[in-house]
Amino acid sequence: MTTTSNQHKIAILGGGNMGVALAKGLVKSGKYAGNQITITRRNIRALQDLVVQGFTITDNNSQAVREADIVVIAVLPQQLDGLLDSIRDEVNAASHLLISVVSGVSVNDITNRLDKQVQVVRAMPNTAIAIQESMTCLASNNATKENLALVKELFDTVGETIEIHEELMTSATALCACGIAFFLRSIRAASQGGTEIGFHAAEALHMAAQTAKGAAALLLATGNHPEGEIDKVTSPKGCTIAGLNEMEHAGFSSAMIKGIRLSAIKAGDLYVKSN
Ligand SMILES: NC(=O)C1=CN([C@@H]2O[C@H](COP(=O)(O)OP(=O)(O)OC[C@H]3O[C@@H](n4cnc5c(N)ncnc54)[C@H](OP(=O)(O)O)[C@@H]3O)[C@@H](O)[C@H]2O)C=CC1
Ligand SMILES: O=C(O)[C@@H]1CCC=N1
Repeated sequence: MTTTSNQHKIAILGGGNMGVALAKGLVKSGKYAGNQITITRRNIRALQDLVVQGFTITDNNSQAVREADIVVIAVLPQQLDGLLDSIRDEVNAASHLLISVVSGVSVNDITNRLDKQVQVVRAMPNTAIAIQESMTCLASNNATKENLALVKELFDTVGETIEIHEELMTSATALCACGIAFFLRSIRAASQGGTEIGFHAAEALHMAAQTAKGAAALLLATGNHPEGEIDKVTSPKGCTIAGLNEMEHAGFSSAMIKGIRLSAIKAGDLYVKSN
């Protein structure tokens, strides 16, 4: 495939949280139209709202694969083998490009299950894909440079992309895909603190979220190290260092590090091959 990605027909197999967020993000980017994208799931009633946005919805994976050239696999790891078994006859190694967002499943796992040397690119986005702010990690051991570039172009429309070695995909899952939940929980915790010191819940949440956005934007815009930016906030004998040290005594950094390590281990164990 050498043409640009927005000329392709895309089938997203598994219209759950990630599949739908991807579909919406692609259309929101303005580079894809709803009518280029088919979304499947077994309970298609849950996708009914998407029809008005121009998406095709169906529970027929085989037909969706037949009519697409880019096939995104977005089911849970424990649902993968059943799905692959059901589309095996439709997958054409010469004409299809597979993109898998399934955590803990390697390119080889997919080609072995399909028993076809189809090109597979693994993509690990996060849910900010719905607003074009994903950090998406990409890896493949069998896709051509052109097809990797095609997938990069597709995910570049919905955030930032980085190409990594496939063995780091489980780490990327923990840091970026699970990571968004870790940062969301810290914002929630900050807002709870904010309410305890005088703000209504909604305003505390808004203030905490904008503060977190500012912190991330500072690092991305300047390239500065977080500790350098923290040093600018912590006045001697001041209230910031008092709060920060209290958090560290309670294990703040350690909790984040341990959580990310456990997530990465778990991400590597999510897929158990079925017979
Ligand atoms: N959520 C996230 O933030 C991220 C998730 N991922 C990965 O993306 C994948 C999907 O996760 P997520 O969206 O959260 O999970 P969901 O459970 O929300 O979505 C999975 C979807 O797959 C559908 N499905 C299951 N079996 C089939 C089938 N045979 N044919 C068609 N559709 C099917 C389910 O619907 P139904 O039961 O109606 O068929 C469901 O809607 C996972 O592998 C996860 O590891 C990766 C990065 C981030
Ligand atoms: O929690 C999970 O297993 C999935 C993978 C990454 C984000 N959600």
